[in-house]
Amino acid sequence: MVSLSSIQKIGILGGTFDPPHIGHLKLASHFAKILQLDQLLLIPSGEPWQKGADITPAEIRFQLTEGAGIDLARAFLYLKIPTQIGVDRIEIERAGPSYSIDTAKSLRERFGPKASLTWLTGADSLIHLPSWNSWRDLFKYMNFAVASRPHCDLDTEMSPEIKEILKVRQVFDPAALINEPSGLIYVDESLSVDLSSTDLRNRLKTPAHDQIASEQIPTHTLEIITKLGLYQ
Ligand SMILES: Nc1ncnc2c1ncn2[C@@H]1O[C@H](COP(=O)(O)OP(=O)(O)OP(=O)(O)O)[C@@H](O)[C@H]1O
Ligand SMILES: O=C(O)c1ccc[n+]([C@@H]2O[C@H](COP(=O)([O-])O)[C@@H](O)[C@H]2O)c1
Repeated sequence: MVSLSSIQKIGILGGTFDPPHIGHLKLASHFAKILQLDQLLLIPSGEPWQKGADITPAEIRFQLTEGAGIDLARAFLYLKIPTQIGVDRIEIERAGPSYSIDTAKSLRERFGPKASLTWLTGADSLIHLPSWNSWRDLFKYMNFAVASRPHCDLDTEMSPEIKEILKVRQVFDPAALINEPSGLIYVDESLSVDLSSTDLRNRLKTPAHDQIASEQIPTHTLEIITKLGLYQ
């Protein structure tokens, strides 16, 4: 469906996606709806430099993310969310550590100066943002939409640097992001999905792995995990 606004609204969900889970899809659906996104890009990291060495190869994580994209498209259809979904190879094809600043610059070139670009994250990512490469420059290229996450308390875990940046950039109405190409942060407290890739990888190693269901991992992702015998 064509958006009524002439400004293109793009949501970017970057992740290691090792594996993608329903927390990612709920985050994506929530923001696709409230930010009225025209497009949502799922971007698996090529080299997630902060995640240690024991990571599933990028091409496999890409396949798992494509599977999640199929489930997400079905959910959008059911929920009548008109956002287009793309699974993007931009970080897989770029050599070296996956820095979001490089992705942000490329996407700004791709979509032009007027598009509203919003990086979608969980609260843990906002807390760790000061450890990202050139993190302060990210706001020149994108907005941030941050979702709450269990076991992650923004009030107590935020560093003074993040508190400072929120004072300047935080908005309390998501509509502000729809009209602004970059520079704003919206924090949404309504999501509470107690799932993480780490926990699911650990559970997939145990004999109880066959109890993992489509409420935790998207059906098409789970099919690939089973077919390739991943995480055992
Ligand atoms: N349950 C969740 N609720 C809200 N946001 C989430 C949730 N799970 C992941 N995210 C967000 O999705 C993005 C990508 O997450 P990532 O692929 O690292 O998954 P993860 O579950 O955090 O993985 P891991 O357990 O390996 O750290 C991050 O911005 C993260 O904050
Ligand atoms: O740019 C950075 O330095 C940077 C550091 C850590 C994470 N990120 C990005 O943040 C997103 C979520 O990261 P992660 O590690 O929680 O999967 C993913 O797109 C990463 O590439 C980016």
